[in-house]
Amino acid sequence: MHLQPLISEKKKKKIMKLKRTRSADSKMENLSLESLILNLHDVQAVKFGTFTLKSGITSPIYFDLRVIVSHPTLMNEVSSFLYQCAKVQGLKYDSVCGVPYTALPLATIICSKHERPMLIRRKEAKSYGTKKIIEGTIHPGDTCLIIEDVVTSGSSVMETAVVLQEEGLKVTDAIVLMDREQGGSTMLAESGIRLHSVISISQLLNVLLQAERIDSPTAERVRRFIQENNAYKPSKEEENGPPAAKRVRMEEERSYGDRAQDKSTHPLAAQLLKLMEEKRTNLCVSADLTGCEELLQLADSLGPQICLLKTHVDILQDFNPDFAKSLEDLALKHNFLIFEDRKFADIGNIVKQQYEGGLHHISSWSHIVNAHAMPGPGVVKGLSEVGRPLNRGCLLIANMSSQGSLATEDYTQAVVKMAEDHSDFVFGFISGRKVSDKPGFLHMTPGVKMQSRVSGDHLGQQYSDPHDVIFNKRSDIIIVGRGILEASDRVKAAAEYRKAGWDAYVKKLVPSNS
Ligand SMILES: O=c1ccn([C@@H]2O[C@H](COP(=O)(O)O)[C@@H](O)[C@H]2O)c(=O)[nH]1
Repeated sequence: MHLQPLISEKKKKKIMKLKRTRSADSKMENLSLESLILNLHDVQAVKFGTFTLKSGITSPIYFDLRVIVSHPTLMNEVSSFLYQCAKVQGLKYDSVCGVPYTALPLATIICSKHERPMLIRRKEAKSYGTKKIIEGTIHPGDTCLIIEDVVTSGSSVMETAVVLQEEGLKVTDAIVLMDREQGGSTMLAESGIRLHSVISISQLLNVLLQAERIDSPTAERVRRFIQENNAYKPSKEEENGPPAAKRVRMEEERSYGDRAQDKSTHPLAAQLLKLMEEKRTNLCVSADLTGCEELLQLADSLGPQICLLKTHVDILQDFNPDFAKSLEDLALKHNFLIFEDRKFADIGNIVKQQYEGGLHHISSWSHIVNAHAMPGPGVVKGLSEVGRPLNRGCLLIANMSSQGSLATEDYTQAVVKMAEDHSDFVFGFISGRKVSDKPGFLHMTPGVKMQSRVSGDHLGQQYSDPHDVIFNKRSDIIIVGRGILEASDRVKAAAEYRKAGWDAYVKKLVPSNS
């Protein structure tokens, strides 16, 4: 008699596969951190000697986690440790994104094994098709967990976090295999990102020392190097006082006043940088009001606190030439510049007429205007023909603060190139973050509100707080509208924004004695 097998062959195979996966997982769970460290050392993912780093610094230790792609068992081990680390921390996340490139396969293994949605961050946006910078399905508001192989200053994690945040995702935690303990976790914590590491450099040295893979002088050399090359340098007070309360970034940031002196800086940018330094303010108020009288009152009361007053002249119900004259007088009285946020976006021949003529004669009273780069260089050339003889200046819109903005990374880079090609008239950008390293270019960021109050409006505006914009995103000027306009005491609110923006700027500066 032929008996029907109790379990079909297909099912048997499935069970066997499951068993294999489980045993692989439990093997991983049993693998100690010591063994993982030794395995990494075996494949030369960590090396000791004399190495010149990208920064030019000579280091006694070098990590090359890229080699582990050639060792599948180790890849699985590392991925398992990263996943367990998130689990132990009790992290809740909706998707996982590996920092390109080394952490990409690690994130892939984690997501595939644990059936988690993954997002891929491209280093360069595609130049064709969707031109996306993030691949995968993005659900704005979701939390994305970042995976990284090695963290030094934290800047690579931060770059990925910024790109994800720009897509509307929340980034609260990052898991890293190896923390070099050179200030990365402090830097990320300041941006609200907790860094969790599987291995710390101290653990690594202890294990390798005990296993006699390195000797004591080598371990000591590495320890000293790490201590002396922290991306966050304690100030004199902190060295003597409470440790690591507030630390200053070593990355050089030039003062506004210093940048104003550069010969290559556009004269209007120099004037603005100079008055910012003198008035100790990087606050631009967005005077989005509909009546001339109220706007003039606002300009007079906030004048001492601002470097720029931004208008939308086409929302004024009673615009008249006298208003423009009065605004100019107030700009002189309080030493601020006027920026008409007209966002020109037509062919050169039309923007020229919009700028010079029409009802508003913008070029006659506004020091600064802005334009979309989308029409191509003609838009800048047209505006420049009107603005340059009047010593006016222009900003290009590199990206926008609104949710779902179509500005891709490629677009932003093309805007930067256009600005560089027309730097006799264009002196900066409207942008959520610093997009050009040229010190003469100014970055101005709208969509600013104290974070604790609100994160956006119902029409897609997205907000960041002054510290994030100036310190983390390295912008120069905060543009604040409703954060001030809707406050019960506008002068007091402006003072708060001014202080927050200025404090974040001061924090970016390297003290001259360090
Ligand atoms: O990407 C952009 C470009 C310009 N704006 C302008 O800034 C203010 C923001 O007002 P809030 O009240 O602070 O939201 C407004 O005049 C916009 O036209 C921007 O928000 N985003």
